[in-house]
Amino acid sequence: MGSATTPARAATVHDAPDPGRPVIEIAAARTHYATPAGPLPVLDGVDLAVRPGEVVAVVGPSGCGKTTLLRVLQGLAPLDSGEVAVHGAAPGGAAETGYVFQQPSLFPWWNVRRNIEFGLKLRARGRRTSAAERRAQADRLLEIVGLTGFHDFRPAALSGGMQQRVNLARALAIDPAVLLLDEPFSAVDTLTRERLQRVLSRTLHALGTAAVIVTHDIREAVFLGDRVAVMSERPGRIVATFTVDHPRPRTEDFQHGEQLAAIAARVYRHLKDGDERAHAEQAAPAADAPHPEKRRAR
Ligand SMILES: Nc1ncnc2c1ncn2[C@@H]1O[C@H](COP(=O)(O)OP(=O)(O)OP(=O)(O)O)[C@@H](O)[C@H]1O
Repeated sequence: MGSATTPARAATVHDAPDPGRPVIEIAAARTHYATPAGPLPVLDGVDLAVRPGEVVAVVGPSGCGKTTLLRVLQGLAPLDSGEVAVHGAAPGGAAETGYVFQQPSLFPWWNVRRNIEFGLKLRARGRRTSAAERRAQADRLLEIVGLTGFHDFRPAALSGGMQQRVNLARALAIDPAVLLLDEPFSAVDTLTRERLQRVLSRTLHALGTAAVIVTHDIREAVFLGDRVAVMSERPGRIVATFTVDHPRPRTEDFQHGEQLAAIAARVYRHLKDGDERAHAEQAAPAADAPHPEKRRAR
């Protein structure tokens, strides 16, 4: 069964690398966007540590800062305060992060194998690798994502779900320290989505890759995550973490079973309570405003 815990504070970041240390460490992270109306606080004290090979799913209300959290991990959103490290270094540096977004972003003029080989070239970072070696690695990744035999196809000749699998294989080809996924399966139908969830679970397990996946789908979060982190309304922080105590790779039985449903119900309840609290606060009159009854009486 899953258990809820208050989030553990990440250890001090940027100290000497050690093999057992988390691949992602975020401590007390705060950030904002500059808008015409002034600074918009988006993250307010986010703490998160992700261990090697661990998958953390992040859920939270729309606009709470989930995508911004992934941007922080890519080094695209600077922090106002707090610390972030990927593989012990500042994000955006040598420690690679792979990304999978909602829409596949494949090169349309290249076939599937060349798209994946592009990731392999990035991984080589200028080192020479033979064409035969790259081809063998690309074909292995295609096998892992269940697309053996489709290497010669152009993206346009594949379904949306197949394109997303190629996208996943390409992101994994760079052998990232951590894979970041932002609503990766929201553009496909339910059955394809469930199939892709199983492919992703198998693939991450086979390669031992750590991942942070942002999703609006609570069942998807529970299916994929070793932990599900729940964010508050903006400015967001992680207010609860649910452990999903079920071995990976996960199967269709778990996807439709009682254990997943029970954990998902608890995550849902937590989100719903937060939503009700936030809306009650918005609806409450300001402390110095006259009480509506008194206003009427005047
Ligand atoms: N470049 C930007 N400039 C100004 N404000 C931004 C920018 N990007 C995002 N925001 C705002 O920051 C807040 C958090 O956005 P973010 O995309 O991180 O939320 P989210 O939790 O991923 O949302 P959703 O679940 O709806 O995708 C939102 O209020 C959004 O309007």
